Amino acid sequence: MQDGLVVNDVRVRFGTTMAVNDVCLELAMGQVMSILGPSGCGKSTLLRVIAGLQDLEAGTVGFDGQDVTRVPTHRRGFGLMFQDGQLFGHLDVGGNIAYPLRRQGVPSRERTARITELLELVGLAGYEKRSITTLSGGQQQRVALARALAPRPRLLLLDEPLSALDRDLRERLATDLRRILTETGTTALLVTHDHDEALTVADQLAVMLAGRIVQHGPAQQVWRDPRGREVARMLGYRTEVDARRWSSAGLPGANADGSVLLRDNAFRVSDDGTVEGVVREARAVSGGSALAVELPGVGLVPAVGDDPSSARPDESVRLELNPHAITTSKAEA
Ligand SMILES: Nc1ncnc2c1ncn2[C@@H]1O[C@H](COP(=O)(O)OP(=O)(O)OP(=O)(O)O)[C@@H](O)[C@H]1O
Repeated sequence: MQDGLVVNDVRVRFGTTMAVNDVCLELAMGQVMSILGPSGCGKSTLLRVIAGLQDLEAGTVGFDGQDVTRVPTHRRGFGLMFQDGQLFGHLDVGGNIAYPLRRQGVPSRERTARITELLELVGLAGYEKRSITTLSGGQQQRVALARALAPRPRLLLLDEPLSALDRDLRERLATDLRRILTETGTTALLVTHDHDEALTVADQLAVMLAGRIVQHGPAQQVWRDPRGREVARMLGYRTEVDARRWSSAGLPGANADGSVLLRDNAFRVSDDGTVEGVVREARAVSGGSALAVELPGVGLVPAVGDDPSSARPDESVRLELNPHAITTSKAEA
């Protein structure tokens, strides 16, 4: 068995629901993997199996060459962090981070030094004496991360750790989380339904649908080349266009049949654009405008404009295609 995490043919059933269906996964030491999937696909259940919090019907979980399937949670040496940090409200920040260290019998002076180091790492230097109740949601998640990292877990399991935060904060924390995991060389598995978060944080990406891992590999590879329509949708290709219509409008990149799948930035408004269409919807967004444009013979496609007033409904615009923001999917048999 290899060094890192090895999940082999794991199956979990709740009544007639097959929550986890013959899942196999491998994660090498020091790597970070995101499991990306929609609500109810079984990703939390899989994480709970790996943590030892969920009984399984079949399969094994191995770590560092050892079969840990029957090893109790507290003996696995894994760390856990959830959406709502589950901090102890009666302890201050330092007390929360000290908690797992006390349980490990780490002497007081070492504990203090480790808390200082961890608070620096998560961007909360000097917060030792702050009451948990006075912290913002983002700060609480930073403390939860520090607490999860305190005992130097062999594997860190993160279940939607940023989901409860608003978008800006989520983006910032995802970047910080990536840096922190890399700096500490932590092997980690993150479960999320947010493709941006999955990509920001991880080296490896596994896409889970209806209890199964349907595609996995280096994150950038899965991102560039999603297999099938459902995976593509999960990765943010939200618009589907018939491939023949696409090609007959002179647009490149489609196979003879099937569909072309587009991200929201598949087209950009540009005077030099090669196709022309009519704006049907326009919305100001932080980086400019988000449009729905009707292309003759193709249908509605998403586009972005450089500034919030780049186009208004019923105006004609020229669009330039971003070939990196499209993919294709074969016709269903
Ligand atoms: N304890 C349980 N008893 C019965 N059914 C359960 C239990 N836990 C999960 N399920 C079911 O198993 C399936 C997978 O649930 P799970 O929580 O793992 O999904 P998820 O992908 O993590 O979803 P979410 O992102 O909404 O948390 C769902 O259909 C869910 O209703």
